[in-house]
Amino acid sequence: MAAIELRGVTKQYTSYGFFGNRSVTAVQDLDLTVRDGEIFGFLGPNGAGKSTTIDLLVDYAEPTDGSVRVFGNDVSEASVAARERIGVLPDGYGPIGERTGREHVEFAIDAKNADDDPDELLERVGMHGPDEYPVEEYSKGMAQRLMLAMALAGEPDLLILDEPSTGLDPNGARTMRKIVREENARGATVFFSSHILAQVEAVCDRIGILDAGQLVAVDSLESLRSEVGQSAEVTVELSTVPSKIPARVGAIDGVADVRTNGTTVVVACRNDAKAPVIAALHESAADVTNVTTSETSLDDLFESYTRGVA
Ligand SMILES: Nc1ncnc2c1ncn2[C@@H]1O[C@H](COP(=O)(O)OP(=O)(O)OP(=O)(O)O)[C@@H](O)[C@H]1O
Repeated sequence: MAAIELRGVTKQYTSYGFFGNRSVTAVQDLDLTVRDGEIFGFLGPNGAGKSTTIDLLVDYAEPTDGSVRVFGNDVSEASVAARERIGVLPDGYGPIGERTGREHVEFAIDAKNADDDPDELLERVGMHGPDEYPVEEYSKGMAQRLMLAMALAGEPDLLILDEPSTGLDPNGARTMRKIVREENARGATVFFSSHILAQVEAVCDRIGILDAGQLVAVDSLESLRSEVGQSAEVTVELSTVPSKIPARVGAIDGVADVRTNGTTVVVACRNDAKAPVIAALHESAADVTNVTTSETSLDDLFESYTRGVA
């Protein structure tokens, strides 16, 4: 059984204001399967819809359309027992108030009907010591470590981490990655969202790339790496860009993306498509003034799939 199954999921937010209503489609027609036992990295630029997807997974938000299932259960109808199988580190919510870190962890353990030792959880995230003073005095990184300890309560079968590295120093980020691996080795599925590729590549089995609410790639890291190995970028400067050029170059076998910027045409393609691309541009009505080619890095690949802030 899949750990996570999204089918045709759309989420639209509508805000009603004095000057009119505004509607945003945060996620559109999303189909996504996360297998039981994998570490899945969920990537995308700011505003791509990652947190919205997580809100849908944990039933903080309701889909406008489509179905959201976790371990086969529709999340809106999931029983308390099914919800207890999920541990969540949300983005943008921290612990608040005068209670101590230890009390927060105890609360999380009780809420899960679990019998973890709070000190062990605090020790795992490197928070033993500061756990005895009020969380309102915590730094951002300390609060993030505490939220991680709370997410681990009850040995969840699914761990959902939204931007888990936020506020963490390098030691904290390393601890977080170690915990992700340990939890996965214990049998947990991990759904890990981030906009930083380097953070997920160290731990994830597969990654999905979300852009403007749509899934634009899902693959194992190895496949993406081999794609990177085979892919290239051709940058051609022309005296002018004839209107038919993007479509003509885009139709060449092996071309993944064609972008124009002024009189520059940038083509992402397989290595073996470089020569036909350059030939097609030479055959155009414009003069070619410069040609450069380069291999595409993993970051470039991410960039070619995404378009910046949605
Ligand atoms: N509660 C809300 N009401 C209205 N619009 C919202 C709400 N939550 C998110 N959005 C909009 O939905 C879109 C997706 O936002 P979301 O927070 O899911 O993106 P994200 O990928 O998590 O971004 P980031 O990496 O910046 O955290 C954005 O356009 C955002 O403005």
